[in-house]
Amino acid sequence: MSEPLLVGRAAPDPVTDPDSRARSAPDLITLDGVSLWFGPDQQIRIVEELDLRVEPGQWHCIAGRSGSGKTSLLRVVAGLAEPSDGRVLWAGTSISGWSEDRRALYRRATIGYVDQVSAVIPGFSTLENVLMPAVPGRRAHALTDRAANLLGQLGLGDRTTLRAELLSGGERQRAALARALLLEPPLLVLDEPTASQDRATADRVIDQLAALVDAGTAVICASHDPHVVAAAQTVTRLE
Ligand SMILES: Nc1ncnc2c1ncn2[C@@H]1O[C@H](COP(=O)(O)OP(=O)(O)OP(=O)(O)O)[C@@H](O)[C@H]1O
Repeated sequence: MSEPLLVGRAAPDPVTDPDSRARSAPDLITLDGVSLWFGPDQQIRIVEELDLRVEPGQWHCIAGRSGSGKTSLLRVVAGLAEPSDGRVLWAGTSISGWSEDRRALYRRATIGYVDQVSAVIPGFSTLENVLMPAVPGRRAHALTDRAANLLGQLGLGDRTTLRAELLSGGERQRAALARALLLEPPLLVLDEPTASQDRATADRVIDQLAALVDAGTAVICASHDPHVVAAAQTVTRLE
């Protein structure tokens, strides 16, 4: 796990070509006065008028107690949920009004998302699970070496042929990270990336993420882990 993971790329231009790799926008993600409220009378108010900008080579951590809204905010960042108020911009363009298909296309080209569940597809090997973003028909064969390298760098080199449902929770989380990295996304959105790891493994994951950030990848993560919070350059603390 000592070698840096393969580097990310610049964000695509969402207007002209959702699948392009143009380095056209300074900020990968902008939150503009984002609020998140839940409940029938919006009485659960978890984020109020948050402004945030994340650019290539920046690691931003969302910290806060359990239930403070970290996961909900990451889902908004990734375009998987709508803010109650405010705007989310991807590469400078507001995504409100985008169709699910358009969001999915852009997300696929731009965002490596790892949620807290880190689900794997049972019946497929760990390597096949990591290759899933390359399916259907897209470079799965050509990306096999990269997938295997990523697994090796994340300490799973001896688990490539194991059925993924047999992985431990921490191994599954690292396999999900490898899967998110397969297509070299310019932005990683990671929900508690070290939560299921022992301290030494967590610190190695942090080192790998720091190397990616040094190479230009942006990271937005939610975390309770003080080592992750310390590694990030900027932090939002939810109350
Ligand atoms: N759709 C929803 N409707 C009502 N309440 C919700 C909804 N989604 C989330 N919540 C509530 O919003 C709060 C924030 O949840 P969230 O999962 O974002 O917190 P978190 O900071 O990620 O927590 P943890 O660290 O435990 O994972 C919680 O109290 C949760 O129950």
